[in-house]
Amino acid sequence: MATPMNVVHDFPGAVSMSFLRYAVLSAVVALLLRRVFGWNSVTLKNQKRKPATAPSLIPFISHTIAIASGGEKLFSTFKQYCGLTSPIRFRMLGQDLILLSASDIRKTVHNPHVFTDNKLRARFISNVFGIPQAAADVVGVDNSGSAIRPTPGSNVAPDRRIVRMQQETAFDFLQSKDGISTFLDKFVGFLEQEIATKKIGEEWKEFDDFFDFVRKTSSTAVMNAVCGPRLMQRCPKFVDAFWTFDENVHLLHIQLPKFFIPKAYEARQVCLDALKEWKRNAIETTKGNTYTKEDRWDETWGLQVMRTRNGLYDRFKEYHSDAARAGSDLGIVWASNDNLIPAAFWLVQALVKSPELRDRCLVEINEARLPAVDGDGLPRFDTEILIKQPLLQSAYHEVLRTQVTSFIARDVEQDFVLGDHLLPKGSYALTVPWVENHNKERWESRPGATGHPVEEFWPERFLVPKKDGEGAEFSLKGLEGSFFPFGMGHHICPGRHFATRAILNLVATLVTAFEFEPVEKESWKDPGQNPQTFGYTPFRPTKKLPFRVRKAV
Ligand code: HEM
Repeated sequence: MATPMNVVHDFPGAVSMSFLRYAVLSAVVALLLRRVFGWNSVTLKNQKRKPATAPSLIPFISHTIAIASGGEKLFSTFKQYCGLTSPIRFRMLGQDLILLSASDIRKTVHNPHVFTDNKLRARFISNVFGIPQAAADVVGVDNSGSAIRPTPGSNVAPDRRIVRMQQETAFDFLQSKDGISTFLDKFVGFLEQEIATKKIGEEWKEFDDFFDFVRKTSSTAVMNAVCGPRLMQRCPKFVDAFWTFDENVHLLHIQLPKFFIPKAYEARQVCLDALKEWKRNAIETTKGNTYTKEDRWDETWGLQVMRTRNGLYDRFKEYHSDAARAGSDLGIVWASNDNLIPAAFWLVQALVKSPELRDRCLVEINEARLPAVDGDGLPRFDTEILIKQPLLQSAYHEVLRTQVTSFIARDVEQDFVLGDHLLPKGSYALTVPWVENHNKERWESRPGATGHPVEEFWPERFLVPKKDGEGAEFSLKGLEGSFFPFGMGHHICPGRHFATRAILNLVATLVTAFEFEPVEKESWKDPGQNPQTFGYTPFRPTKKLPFRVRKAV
């Protein structure tokens, strides 16, 4: 049979006609095949190779252990791939993991029918928040995505689209102007109450750990804002239990039995029991009440979103149990604290540790200061001015760059061609923003970055010279698609606007209201980065940071 190639060689004079006929014919056939069978993508897939395999000591076993055990092992496994430019495959027992670089992430988040997260999410909420299996499965089988229109190919009934409904309740509230300002007002109010309970006066008062101080003060304020004050009035140990639970999230996720981590299970139970009681009380005391869209917060339910979520779960019989609802509420409490609180800590500690940085930030903070009103002497700020201050913004983003570790993970539902590679169906695609945030080439080439290695916390990293040459301004230019501490696409963090405002407000309040002084300068010099919960929450310091504090004069 004459193939196009030997036609060309045997009859040189007839080349152009035969070739043309062949070209037209094959184009038509290719088009038909592509329409009917998707032939083109099959051929493409056959020509692609799977991503290179990351080296390992014992095939399958080493990667499985390193990745499943989390913490230091997981951190040092991924740390080697800062600067990654093409996907790399980790062979694991059961499922391959493909580590993607920033340049690939857009294709994953914008192809939600290929890169799904419903099964991952179901596993997470069941293992970590203790949501009963039947309730977690409602999420697990919902492959319709979070957009208004269901993802192509999904056949989930409209009234079973729980992922979309959950997202709608959270995003409608947390991304609206009124939702953000309600949340922020409540947070600031509760923060002031918390500060007042510390009874810090003009005499120096010593505390043994700055991380613990910031964490307790600010998370109590966030939790009161989210759930209203009754949760913690009824269960004063909620905050401590919550942070013990949070430190073990990675171990709960891999279902390490209770025998190995009894404290984690006990702490989670304290939180779940408290949330069950809180909800029973909320339902009981507000029976018969009518709420309007304008009722964005009340003492019993806290944020409107807590109430609307409860209404949403009425529609799913699998969520009628107290356990399912408490698990889901724990999810919201966790999402609103796990990143925000440690990030806030890292920013305040940077200012406490460096009087020079603090003084420069104070100039910006004072520009946002509001006139004193009720004689309590507490400083208050216009947050919309605070969030526009260049050095503060830059230092805050540098904290996000260096300390946030949350992964962006998706299941690969269909074979997918990504550049020269084939991502096989059944694998697990992972982007590790922290790895991207330590790409030398990208970060050391920022304006003025010479002499500021990527590992260094350099508060000016996000500043660029102003066009008129007068001073510097905050800028994310050139980092689009490569710096995404809040994720990207449909699942981008809906709490990001609140988080930024709450963190800058907290920092401004603390450094203006008080004078802090490190006590053991050595531990403050390098607080370390504990990677225990790498992939889930920001680093924590490895050392206690003793300090003294007094009211600012
Ligand atoms: C510095 C603070 C924060 C950081 C760095 C952060 C980061 C993230 C990241 C990386 C994701 C995952 C995105 C993805 O998978 O594509 C996420 C999701 C989420 N965050 Fe945040 N977050 C912060 C604060 C908050 C706060 C304060 C809230 C709530 C009040 C919140 C609520 C959520 C929710 C509900 C989701 C799930 C969204 C979805 O899957 O549709 N976050 N966040």
